[in-house]
Amino acid sequence: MNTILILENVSCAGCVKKIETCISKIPDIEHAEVNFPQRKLYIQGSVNSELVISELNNIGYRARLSQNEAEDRIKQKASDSAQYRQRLIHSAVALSLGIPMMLAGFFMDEMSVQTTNDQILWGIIGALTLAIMYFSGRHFFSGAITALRNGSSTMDTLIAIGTGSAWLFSMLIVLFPQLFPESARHIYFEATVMIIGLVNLGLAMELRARSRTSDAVERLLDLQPKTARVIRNGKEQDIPLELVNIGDQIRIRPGEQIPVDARVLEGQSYIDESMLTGEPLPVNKTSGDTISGGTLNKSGSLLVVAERVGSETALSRIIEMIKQAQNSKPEIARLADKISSIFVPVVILISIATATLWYFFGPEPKVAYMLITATTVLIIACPCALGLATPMSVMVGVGKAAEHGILIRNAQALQTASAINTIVLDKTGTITEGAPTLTDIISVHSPDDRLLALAASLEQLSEHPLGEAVVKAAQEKNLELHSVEQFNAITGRGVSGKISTQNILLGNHALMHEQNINTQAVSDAVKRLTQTAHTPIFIAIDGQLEGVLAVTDPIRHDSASAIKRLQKAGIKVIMLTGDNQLTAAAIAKQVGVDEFIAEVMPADKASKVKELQQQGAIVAMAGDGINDAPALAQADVGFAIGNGTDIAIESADMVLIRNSLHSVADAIELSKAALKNIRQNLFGAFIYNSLGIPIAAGILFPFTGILLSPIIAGGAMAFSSATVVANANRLRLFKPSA
Ligand SMILES: Nc1ncnc2c1ncn2[C@@H]1O[C@H](COP(=O)(O)OP(=O)(O)OP(=O)(O)O)[C@@H](O)[C@H]1O
Ligand SMILES: [Cu+]
Ligand SMILES: [Mg+2]
Repeated sequence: MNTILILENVSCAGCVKKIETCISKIPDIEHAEVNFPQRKLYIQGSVNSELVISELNNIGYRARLSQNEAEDRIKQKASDSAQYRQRLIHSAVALSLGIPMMLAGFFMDEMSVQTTNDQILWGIIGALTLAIMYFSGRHFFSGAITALRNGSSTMDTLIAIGTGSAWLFSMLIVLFPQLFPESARHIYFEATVMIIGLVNLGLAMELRARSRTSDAVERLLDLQPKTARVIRNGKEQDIPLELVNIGDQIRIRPGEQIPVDARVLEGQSYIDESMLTGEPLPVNKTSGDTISGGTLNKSGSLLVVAERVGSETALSRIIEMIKQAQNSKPEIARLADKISSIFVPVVILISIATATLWYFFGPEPKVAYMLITATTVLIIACPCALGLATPMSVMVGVGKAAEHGILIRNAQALQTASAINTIVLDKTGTITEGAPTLTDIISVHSPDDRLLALAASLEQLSEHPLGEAVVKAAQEKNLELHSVEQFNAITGRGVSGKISTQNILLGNHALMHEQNINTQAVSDAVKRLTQTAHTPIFIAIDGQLEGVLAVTDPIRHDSASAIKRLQKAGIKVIMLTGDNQLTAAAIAKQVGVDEFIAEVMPADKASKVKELQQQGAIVAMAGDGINDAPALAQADVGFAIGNGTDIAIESADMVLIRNSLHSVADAIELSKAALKNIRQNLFGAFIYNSLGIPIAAGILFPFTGILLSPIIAGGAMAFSSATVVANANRLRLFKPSA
């Protein structure tokens, strides 16, 4: 069970850790995670949401339950744009007083209080500043007070202390100038309003940029039409999508979006599936084919029957998966969260230490220097950029991946995929198309057709793709199949069974060898076939070899080029297959893998992956997900090459909707780009704070006389968050290399 709460007043990344810790302590809650960019709290476990909300209230946050997705989105949008406008107005008002004051400071020689006239003038300006602090900066102060009541501190605390102390100090000078030496009577009202103005401007810019990042999910949500034309009681009528049931017959006209997952009953048309698969070419669909909700009917008119509706459709599940991934955090984010959570109290201590140092070692006027440095430290140390760095890139990266038909299950997969150095590829269905066909029948005694009929009789009970190829060939020849008794599937070997009185054995060379069946008679033919990438299926009746069927599975046309791309990225490519050595070698050579391992039993695929991991490799595994599940799960990153839009592949970390190995290369490239983006963001944010603090504290002053002004610190903080968001948005320009 997942519960989503919308957080109404988280202002700062420092809050994230605090909320998560507080909520995780509630019994029965398995996991709580805050998505800072989305301002949402995701909770797993059985949740009493009222309890959670009241706990949140206790630590100073307002929250409400998210109920209806569409409504939430509209509300969120409205509140975001209202907040954006408000922040802009706050900023404009503060800057319109702050900028003239700052300019005046440049051009007039001294903004200080020496005469009674000065006192009156600055008194008025001080009152005006207070009014602006109330109008534009009230939210910082109320946030700081709430935090204080809970014995904690946030970004608001830093801004409130910084701007508040600048104002108080200036007001003291205005009221009692005689308390201060003449040189120390400088006024800092302009710093107060400028900081409030700039921070508000930064928040506004961040809101703007943030609203652009959730595009991917919205784009997919918009693919769902609102209504469907259903045929009920012989009449066609448009009904709301939510009322469509499984089994309903639906008419789809040219140019329409498909409403639900369905099977075609009548008609023929080309369907554009690019929105789900990233595959640009429209696909031909006729009766019996399945189509997915959200795809676009290009040309013909179709009559279809609904097979999956509501949250069960491929589209809904894709959306759900993207959302979950966007809300998850990679390992790399944990450190940043931890740092931001202890940052604020540490910064306050640094600021006090700075003031103390200036008091003992600084030049006159000591009070003025103490105030500037302590305030600047408080403002510049705000960790807001740090907390945004990872979640922003994850959101954009996961969304971008979806556009290319790559569904990422969680953000950690993104991080791991960027670091893999070995990839294991399954052969059948991954490098090859997974649709084998029968090409040759080599018979020792009986007629070919009799052999094929016997083989197909057994294989129709098997689920193996090789078996399907045999059955299909028999059907094409309209052969009559026999009933089979004592059917037995021998994993990684073949099948056996009894037809009337004959014991039939069907399978690979290993199986024949184990049963002491001599295959000498066909060995030349088998050699020729395997060297040309055919898989031989031996058939024996009552312990005697009867012949061989040869099956071949075409290599996907783009497998070789995709493998080259992976190798170019420095990744070792290993093919893993249950097929025999010679066939595997022929295919390995054609596609150019670095290494191949043949005759691996299905159950051993996972331990092969483990072996590679023990040798120190970071291993990805790509498979079609049917019998590769344990290996996919064992790998550091499992790629399931989905079949069309079937994404019911639980063991994979990434599901590739497009049927191409290029998707694997795309996914790895994107992961690298995303991780690079995260690192840039983290580096930027860390550097900004860690260089900013000593400079603000005045470390350069003894040598160069340089001291940061608190106004610059305010501007830098505002723009650092905005830069992080803008940099994350750059990921939207990502294009795979081929
Ligand atoms: N139903 C079957 N009919 C005939 N041969 C079979 C059957 N099942 C398995 N075999 C034989 O056993 C071998 C190993 O099967 P397995 O399913 O492990 O691998 P595979 O599907 O051939 O290859 P991959 O590992 O790439 O999927 C097959 O290559 C085939 O020779
Ligand atoms: Cu901040
Ligand atoms: Mg297989």
